[in-house]
Amino acid sequence: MAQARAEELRRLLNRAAHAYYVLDAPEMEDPVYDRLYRELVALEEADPELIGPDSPTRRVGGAPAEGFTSVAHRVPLLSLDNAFSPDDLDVWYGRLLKVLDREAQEGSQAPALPMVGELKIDGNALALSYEQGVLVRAATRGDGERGEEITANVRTIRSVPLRLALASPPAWVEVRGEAFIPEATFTAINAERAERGEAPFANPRNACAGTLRQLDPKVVAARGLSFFAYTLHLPDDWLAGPRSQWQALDWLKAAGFCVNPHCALCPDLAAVKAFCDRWEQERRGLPYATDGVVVKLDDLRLQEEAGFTQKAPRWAIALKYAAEEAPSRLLRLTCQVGRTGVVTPVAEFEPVPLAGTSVSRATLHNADRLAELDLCAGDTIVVRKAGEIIPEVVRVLKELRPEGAARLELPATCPECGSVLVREEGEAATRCVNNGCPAILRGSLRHWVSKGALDIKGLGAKRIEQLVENRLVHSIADLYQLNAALLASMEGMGTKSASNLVAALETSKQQPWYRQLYGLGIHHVGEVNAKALASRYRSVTDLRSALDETPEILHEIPGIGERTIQSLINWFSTRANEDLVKSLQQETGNLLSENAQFALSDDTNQLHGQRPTALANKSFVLTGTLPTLKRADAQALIEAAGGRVISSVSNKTDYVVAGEKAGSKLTKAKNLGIQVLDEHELKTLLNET
Ligand SMILES: NC(=O)c1ccc[n+]([C@@H]2O[C@H](COP(=O)([O-])OP(=O)(O)OC[C@H]3O[C@@H](n4cnc5c(N)ncnc54)[C@H](O)[C@@H]3O)[C@@H](O)[C@H]2O)c1
Ligand SMILES: [Zn+2]
Repeated sequence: MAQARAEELRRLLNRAAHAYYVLDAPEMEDPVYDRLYRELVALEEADPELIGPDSPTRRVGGAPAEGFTSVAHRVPLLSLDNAFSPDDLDVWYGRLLKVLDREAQEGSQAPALPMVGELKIDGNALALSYEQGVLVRAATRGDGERGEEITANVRTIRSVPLRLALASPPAWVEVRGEAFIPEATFTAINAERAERGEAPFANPRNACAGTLRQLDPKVVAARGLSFFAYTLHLPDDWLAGPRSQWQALDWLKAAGFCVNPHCALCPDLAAVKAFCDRWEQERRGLPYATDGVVVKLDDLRLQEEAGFTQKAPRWAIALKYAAEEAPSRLLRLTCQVGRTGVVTPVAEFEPVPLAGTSVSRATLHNADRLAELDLCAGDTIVVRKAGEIIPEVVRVLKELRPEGAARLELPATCPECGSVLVREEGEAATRCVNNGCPAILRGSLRHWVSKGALDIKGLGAKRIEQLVENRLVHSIADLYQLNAALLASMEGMGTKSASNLVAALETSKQQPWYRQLYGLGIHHVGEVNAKALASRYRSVTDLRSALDETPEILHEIPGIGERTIQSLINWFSTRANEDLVKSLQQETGNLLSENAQFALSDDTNQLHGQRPTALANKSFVLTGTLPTLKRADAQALIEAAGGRVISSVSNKTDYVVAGEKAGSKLTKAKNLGIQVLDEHELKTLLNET
């Protein structure tokens, strides 16, 4: 089992390394490579018999590409060991102290060794050879021992000095550093390539590698490469040489190199960690890509003492930033039914750390995406979680697919209620259209009690599930029929929490009506739209009559467009929703309308203080041009007296104020027998109150 897996991993990693180092066309994301690599390292550590001569853990980089002369490096260019967390740094540091024989003595702390923190620029390592102060050769890292000679290309990089700025340079100097392409240049290069119909580079590092291997130096010159120097090698007998990495960086600067300005000399490991933390954030503001921080022991004598492992120095480590992508093994495919009935396939897999958390489930979006991924049972998948984004499955590593694995598809029936799932033409979503589906019910209950809606404490997902399962609740309205005795009989619910919950439900009725509207979970009616609608219509009844009579009037409300209006109409014309509204209104008293405190929003309450009540609940419609009052002024006066101005006439309208050129609204008012006022009559009415 372990042997087969190790072989599989070796094959996969070697192929990926070839694509990455030699072809400049990576097959997988770096974090994916890193994780598979670590899996192989773990297998090899557990059983050294598994280490094959072709294992990527024994090798640096890739073979020199054809088309260039291969040259031997005077000093080999190694790789770096990776750390992926502060804990890994501790382990590395502890090991280093041990190798240097400086472990903590009993009763005293471990000694602090100064270290240099450098940004890990995501480019390509270059080896520059100077003789008598003149650049004579530049080469890629290659396999660490031999690289490709690319001197002509490197000469075009402005930040690589062709002659060192030193009066009397050593006989030879070897400088290592990173060639890279700034992000902006990278974007421009890809835009150009797209215009010419060429495939874009995957990332700046690849663009840089591809450029360095151009056969025509003129093309390289046009690509705008830069170079940061970070390592210096001098002849052993050169006495004026630096004694620390920090001094080496100064030496490089004095010799005319560009050294990354964000290096820091850290007195101890705590300072190193602070440096890493800081750049994990600030790197996003840099004009070039970085993929971590390189930590190096400062003292060169100690570096020598610590030495090297197979392929990397013991005195340095690269801390890679939290991966946003990683591979994992698929355990099963499940389906989630949302409150709108949409069925989302979900991949459940072996937990992996991603962007700082452990992730074991990721969305597969919909049936199309599932088909596109071509997912089979037991597949190794690549999962992504970037920042706040919900984890998703980005790819399947088909090379690792078990033989004869079965293809995975969405089920034909709802996993919750068993009814046949429906996918309408032109729609990406597959839905359960059974209104009684417990999943839909649970979803709408969860939404109703959520923070932005009725904000009912004590009704978490588990409790809701319990209520639905025990058939105590069949709709949102049923929540308000629950009594403490019944609740207290439920598993895990005491008398105290039962009465608290009943009290919380009771107070929730006082929530502003826009929250209730939002809580209904109507498509396109989020918090903002709910607020806008609720500030125009005082209750669900007002809103409904506007929708029935003059839906186009809703366009006047900021943010409300055709989509929202259509969705509202659809929602209200569904039988089950109609029933829900009815029971919420009847059985619970004042739900779904503005309540006594005019609690539209906290701000308006503060603004108006106690509203006058004389014209409270009286609704006015303004139409036509009044002789002296502007429309806004008339509205202000009405509102100051406690009334409110709505835009459409219905049999609920109390007064219509009509001026010159009044149109259909006046006709409608007359037909409905609503009292019509002119400006004078309006003023009289306002003065009376
Ligand atoms: N995507 C793939 O398929 C694939 C394949 C192979 C390798 N890789 C990537 O390459 C990594 C391993 O490659 P590696 O051996 O080049 O090691 P590395 O990239 O982990 O570290 C060594 C390299 O870091 C660079 N570097 C940047 N700043 C530096 C600084 N201040 N000091 C020293 N070095 C600095 C140098 O180019 C150096 O060669 C893997 O972790 C993986 O992410 C990816
Ligand atoms: Zn269902």
